[in-house]
Amino acid sequence: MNFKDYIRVIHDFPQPGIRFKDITTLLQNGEVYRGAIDELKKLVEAMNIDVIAGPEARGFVIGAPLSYALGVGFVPIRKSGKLPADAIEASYSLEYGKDKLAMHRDAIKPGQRVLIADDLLATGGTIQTSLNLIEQLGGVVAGAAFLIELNYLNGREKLGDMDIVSLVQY
Ligand SMILES: O=P(O)(O)OC[C@H]1O[C@H](OP(=O)(O)OP(=O)(O)O)[C@H](O)[C@@H]1O
Ligand SMILES: Nc1ncnc2[nH]cnc12
Repeated sequence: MNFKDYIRVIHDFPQPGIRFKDITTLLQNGEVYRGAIDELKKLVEAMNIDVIAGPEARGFVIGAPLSYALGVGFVPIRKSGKLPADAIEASYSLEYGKDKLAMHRDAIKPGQRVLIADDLLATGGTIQTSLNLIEQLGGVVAGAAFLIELNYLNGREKLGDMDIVSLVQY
């Protein structure tokens, strides 16, 4: 399946100069969406993970079905101010702005092997911050899985020797 054919590129959104990779056109096709999750499942199966963590909002769309397919739990990494119980937070910057991410303090048990799942790796800021939060909670990041990787932003380099898989590269 050529997943790239189902991703729409929108120029100058949300800011001039950004080529936005819109996955809504892939998600609306049930066969292709399922195909992408099945493919990611194959790529991460050997990582021996206990739980998947996905950053809001598009990380939920990839992380939750992947959790279901693997039969492991799902932990939401949310934007600041959304989680109801005791949480930790960290600030970060991304290709087109700045934000704050948060996780419940009891979301990860010490020693658990965590896979971070998201739709897209750009500068790596979101994943680096997710890693930081997961490690503060005592988790071990086993790897990261994406639909899309933007090679021209070198996010992979920022993430050191993390085991990273992606289905489509630009
Ligand atoms: O590698 P980075 O430079 O950090 O960029 C990648 C992140 O940017 C997008 O999320 P965004 O923060 O736009 O939020 P959304 O999922 O709510 O649209 C995307 O879904 C990734 O999470
Ligand atoms: N170019 C891009 N397209 C879609 N999502 C993004 N998140 C960060 N950069 C992005």
